[in-house]
Amino acid sequence: MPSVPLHPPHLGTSCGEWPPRPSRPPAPAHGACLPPARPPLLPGDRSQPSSIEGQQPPGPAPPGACPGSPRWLRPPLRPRRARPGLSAYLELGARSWDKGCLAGVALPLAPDQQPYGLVFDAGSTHTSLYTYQWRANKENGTGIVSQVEACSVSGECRGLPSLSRSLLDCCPKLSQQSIPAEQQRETPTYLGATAGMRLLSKAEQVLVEVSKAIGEYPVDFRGARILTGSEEGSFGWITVNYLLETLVKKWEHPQDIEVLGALDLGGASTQITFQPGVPVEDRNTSVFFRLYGTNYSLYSHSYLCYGQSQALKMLLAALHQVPQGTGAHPCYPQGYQENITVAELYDSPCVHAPSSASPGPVLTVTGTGDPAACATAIRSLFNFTCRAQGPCGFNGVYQPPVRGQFFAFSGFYHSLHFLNLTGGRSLSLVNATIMQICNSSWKQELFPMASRTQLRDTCTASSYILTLLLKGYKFNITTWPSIHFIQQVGEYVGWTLGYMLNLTNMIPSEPPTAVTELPRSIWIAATLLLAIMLILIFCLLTAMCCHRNSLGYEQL
Ligand SMILES: Nc1ncnc2c1ncn2[C@@H]1O[C@H](COP(=O)(O)OP(=O)(O)OP(=O)(O)O)[C@@H](O)[C@H]1O
Repeated sequence: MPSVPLHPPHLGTSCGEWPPRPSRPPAPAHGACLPPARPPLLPGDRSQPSSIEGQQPPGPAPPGACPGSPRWLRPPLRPRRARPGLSAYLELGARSWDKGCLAGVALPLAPDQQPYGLVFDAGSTHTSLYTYQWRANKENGTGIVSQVEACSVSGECRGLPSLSRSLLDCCPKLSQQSIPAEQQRETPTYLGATAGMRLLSKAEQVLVEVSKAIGEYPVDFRGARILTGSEEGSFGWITVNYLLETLVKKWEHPQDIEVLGALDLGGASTQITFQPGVPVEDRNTSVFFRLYGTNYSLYSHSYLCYGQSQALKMLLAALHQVPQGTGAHPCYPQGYQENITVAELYDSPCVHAPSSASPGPVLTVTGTGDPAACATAIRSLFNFTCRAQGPCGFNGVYQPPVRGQFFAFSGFYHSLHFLNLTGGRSLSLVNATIMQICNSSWKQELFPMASRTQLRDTCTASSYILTLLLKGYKFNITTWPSIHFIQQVGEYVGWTLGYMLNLTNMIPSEPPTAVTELPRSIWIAATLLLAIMLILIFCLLTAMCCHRNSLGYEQL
């Protein structure tokens, strides 16, 4: 069995350690799903009600803040060259969209100013604030967008008002340097909430609160909304292809350039978005874009509850519900032991508590480090049977065969990076390494820098990722090398940049009109020629005038 040296534990980014996740507060186990429609939250918020994915499980989530300490993800980046555009047009599937929600807004531009934009990413496991900066009217009418700051607090989006406050208190300190004071008030600011909020029964109330909190800050706050799974996947896809400049290259060389697919593993949901080689047969999973004059027909689907944290929770609950369940966990390292309450076990809407479960008792979970049993337990979370209507991913959701290159980010990257498996490793090596780690016993001293939770979950998370990619999304040994596990392409890869580009009209549906600029030498030659012609005309006129005068004298 090949042995792979483990990477030093991944500690987030250069700016600090990924803090151990705070344990969730206990919660009741029943309740309603997020209402399928919601009114506009703010006068400026023209967002459309979010449609909820099919797997929306019932169950309330507990209210309550989960404050975390602000930290920088990384130092400011130097702006990098990229190619945004002028306006956006985006049509997601055959759903009826309020164009106002996606049609974008014009940015207040002054010729000498570089506008900024802020996007809050309210995720299920953390909340971040990204600051973007761009210049308009560069390079054939397109501009340049770059991420200048990112800061984050760990904590679930259910505690958003307090998280947003701490983010805004923290981030503007840096922003004071990067966003000039006179521009702050006109800096468009958006908040997008993802799967964690889709699962939250009190999501609307939280968004109203957070809108109030952000509204007190001197920024142009344009609203908070919950992204649908399809939007989350689509904006991630736009970010990837924007950063790689494939959208503009495709416009310039349609035949030679292939767009990339996007694989996103969040805490509460996972998204797959790609351009299939066949027409998408299911309207619910089809997405259309027209970007830079090119039509894109994509497949996109988001699986709610199949994000990393929620999947691990579902697994723990499934193991607890096995008849005569002893608390043995085959994916936890041998020798690991922890006590959890039943309330903790069932505090998520993704996990259905048996009617007999009372919240009080404490369970002892013991790691057995059994890779085969672990793989079997993880597979039991999925239904891999396809219905008659065609190829599928899992749980009966239609999915055409994967095609082309993919960027896999967020949880996909973090979990595999911890095992040093992100640099184009072969499937057999990935398999062998995961097998090895799943077979190991609890030795925290081997990974002194890693958190206890990180060590406990390494086998589960990596095995889950492998099952999701191979059995769920149907990659195989041939298509495995087309998955590139990345965190950044100059900028952080996630849905926020795509969201920002769309809402600020930065990607045109039609190609920007080329500005035909004459080379400097031609300008000089033309100016000289004109000057010579003017001098010649002047000389000619003077000569004619003198000639006439001399004729006049002769007549006299
Ligand atoms: N720097 C990091 N180091 C280790 N693990 C991380 C890091 N950042 C995120 N993760 C883990 O990766 C997974 C996805 O994280 P991400 O921040 O993308 O989710 P999210 O946006 O909160 O979730 P969702 O989009 O589903 O609401 C989570 O399980 C999280 O714990």
